Amino acid sequence: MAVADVMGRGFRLESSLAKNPAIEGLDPRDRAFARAIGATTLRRLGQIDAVLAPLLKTPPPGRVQAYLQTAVAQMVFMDVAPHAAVGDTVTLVKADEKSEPFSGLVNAVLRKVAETGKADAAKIPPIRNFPGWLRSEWTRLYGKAAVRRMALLLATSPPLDLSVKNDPDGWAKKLGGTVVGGKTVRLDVIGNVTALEGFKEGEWWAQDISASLPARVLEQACGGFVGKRVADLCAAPGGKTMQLCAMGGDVTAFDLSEARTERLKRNLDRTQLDATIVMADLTEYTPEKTFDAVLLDAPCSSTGTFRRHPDVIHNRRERDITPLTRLQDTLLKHAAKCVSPGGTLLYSVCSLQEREAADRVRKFLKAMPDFGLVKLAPIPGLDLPEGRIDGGMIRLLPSESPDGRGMDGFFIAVLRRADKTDAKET
Ligand SMILES: C[S@@+](CC[C@H](N)C(=O)[O-])C[C@H]1O[C@@H](n2cnc3c(N)ncnc32)[C@H](O)[C@@H]1O
Repeated sequence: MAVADVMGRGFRLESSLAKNPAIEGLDPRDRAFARAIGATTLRRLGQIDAVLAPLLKTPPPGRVQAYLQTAVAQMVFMDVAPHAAVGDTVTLVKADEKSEPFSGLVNAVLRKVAETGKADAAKIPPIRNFPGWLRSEWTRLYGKAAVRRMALLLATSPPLDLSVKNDPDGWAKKLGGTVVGGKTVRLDVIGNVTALEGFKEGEWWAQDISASLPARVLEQACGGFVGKRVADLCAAPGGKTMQLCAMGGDVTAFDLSEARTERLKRNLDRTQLDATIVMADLTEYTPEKTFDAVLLDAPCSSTGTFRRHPDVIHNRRERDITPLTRLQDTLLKHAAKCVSPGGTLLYSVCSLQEREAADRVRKFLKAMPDFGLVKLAPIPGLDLPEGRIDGGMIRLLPSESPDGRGMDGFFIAVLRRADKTDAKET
């Protein structure tokens, strides 16, 4: 029960599907259908629960609730014939020892949903699919209209974005996509991404347009990377490392996780790009030599990635944010030690929570007087609404992508360390 694992145990949808032997044993078409049911359930959870609530006197155990939720997702949002969804779900519940006593309830509730579920769900605004704490925090920060637009993006599967080593226009043509934001190739891909032309040859890697911007912004702020020492802190699985290498930097990539560092190595091998890899805990370790440019893509709540990972909004809790901000502060402090005098430090997070974003940078600047924000120029090919680039900080909202089809929520700040001459002058 992958959805129950996401809701009850904080698992990622992909990993709980991958660990589920019943799903692994399916043929590729059925496996894709199971994945679609899980994702649709998480994309529509607020509406689904609102349909179920009046039909349940007391909330059933989590597993039973998950059976009900996935059945409603199929009937209401995936156009599965009600008799098939009800029949299959009741069979699954009866075969599950822990849930079997609830099979009569499940049958009765789903028969009612079959009658009125679609009409009931249509009355519930999609904004309710965001958990309440995110809805209110984002409304306060970005306004209701933006959150409504984000809710529409949550409801649909996102396009696939690729970063290419060279020639975005040529690859867009070859793969049947479009170029967005000047450099990213955007595709409507359903199915096996690794089978696409250019994957094996390492000509491109999957990377949301927003996730590709920190490396682009840092390159612009540094006037290029050629001949420069560049550190990618918190680098794995290496989307940004590959960009920094392709841009010509002498790159060292750091990460704590062995498994993720292995993925980073495989990605660099496939794309035939070269970086020095260091596995280290950056809350403790400081490299001996400093760098001209340092990119810290810090661990965060990832709430900005809800289009691609609808599980994040359900398995993150408001109480998770404060411990993350402590880790971000510590990593920023250590990152600062890696920056050469006159060098540049970029901080980014794929979070929509301001506490993980501008608040961290303001706190850092108070404690580190030799760093200041770099005034940022517009990003070529990306027309952001006014105010989104604010001095040295950029806020990217999912609802403000160049083609209206969404992008990850991201935050970027660029800071420069004073060099020795600056210190003498002041
Ligand atoms: C947001 S992800 C990085 C994504 C990566 N920059 C990319 O573009 O592919 C954060 C990374 O930070 C790493 N990490 C978390 N805590 C760390 C620490 N204390 N020291 C080093 N790396 C850490 C995680 O293993 C994870 O790979």
